[in-house]
Amino acid sequence: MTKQNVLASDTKSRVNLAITMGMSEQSIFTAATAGGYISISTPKKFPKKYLKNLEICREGRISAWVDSMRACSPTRIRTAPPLADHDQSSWIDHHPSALDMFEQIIDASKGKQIVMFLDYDGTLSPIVDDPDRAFMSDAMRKTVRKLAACFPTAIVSGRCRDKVYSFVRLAELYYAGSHGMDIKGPAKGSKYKKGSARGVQFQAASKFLPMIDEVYKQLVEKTKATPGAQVEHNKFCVSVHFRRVEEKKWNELAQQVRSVLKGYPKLRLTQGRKVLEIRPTIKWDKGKALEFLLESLGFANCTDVFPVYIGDDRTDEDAFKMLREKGQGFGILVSKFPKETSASYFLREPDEVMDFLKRLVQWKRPSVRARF
Ligand SMILES: O=P(O)(O)OC[C@H]1O[C@H](O[C@H]2O[C@H](CO)[C@@H](O)[C@H](O)[C@H]2O)[C@H](O)[C@@H](O)[C@@H]1O
Repeated sequence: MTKQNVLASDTKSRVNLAITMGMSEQSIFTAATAGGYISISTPKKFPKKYLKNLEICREGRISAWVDSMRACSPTRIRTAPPLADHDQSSWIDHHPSALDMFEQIIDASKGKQIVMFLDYDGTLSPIVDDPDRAFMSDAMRKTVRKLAACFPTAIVSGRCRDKVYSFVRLAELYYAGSHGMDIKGPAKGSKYKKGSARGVQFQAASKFLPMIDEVYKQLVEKTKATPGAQVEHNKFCVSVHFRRVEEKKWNELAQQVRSVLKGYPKLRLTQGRKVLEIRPTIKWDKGKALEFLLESLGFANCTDVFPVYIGDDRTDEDAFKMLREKGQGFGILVSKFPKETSASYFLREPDEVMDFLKRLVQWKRPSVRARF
């Protein structure tokens, strides 16, 4: 074994490294808390190419794909040994609960325009087995409606924009679907929008549409032999779900996905919660979408804006990182477990997200309190 130091600010490298090695998310956390640099043991033969980014290496061994799929699996996290108390408290010291820190958060935002960015699955709706039934509760919808009356609010999702809209059903919001590659603002414009009155609309990967259609069809065909596999067309990207696939079949599924991807060097593979995500290689992600939306709202180069991004997924890390780089606002990770993250705070689950959003509304409009 050799020791390898990885710069702590390079989240993607660290997570990818750990995942490719099949480390649990808890081990990632433990490794990441060792000061400005992390120091982890890596096998001598560990290929350097895996250090590059968060993606699953398309040419990598199938066993590395499966390790990566396991590492992001909640089952694995549940069976991992509990964190030592000092590790847990050290993580919470660095990422306190956004509910516990509410007053401090409000103080930091004073005099600035709060802009809200919300991921959908796992943030506004609980994770469920069937992606077509990930409904948002009426209470959450009511809360988000009130939130949007107080602050500009956007939903940023890996799902196709129409699908996420069909779950949220609030016309007054901004929506960024397909991991931010498909952005649209409210039909009637927004009372918050400074500058141009034109509606916001942007598609970063239009030319990939025919390719994505093709790949979707091939993936449906290839994976139909694997019970439980589900392919979801997210317009500019495709999700291959393995939540309902038996673990002993993950290898087979990985082979099927790889055989399709082989013919498409312009597509890359990332992963979320029990899902493989196929998307264009363009430099666009949820972080870029956040930046685009801030600009569209007239907040480019503004010092008086305070963006808050809430998300649970690895793809949300791009947005957390963007906020850190901009030195504006902050990210909130939704997770029950300590995880390596660029977010500043955490909330455990969608119910806590709803409590946090309600408190924001009540702070902005004290008269709303009685009506929640
Ligand atoms: O960016 P998000 O809004 O969080 O979307 C990411 C993916 O979310 C959905 O999949 C996840 O939620 C499903 C429903 O709870 C769950 O069954 C699945 O295992 C999760 O990965 C969505 O179906 C994907 O297309 C999104 O990419």
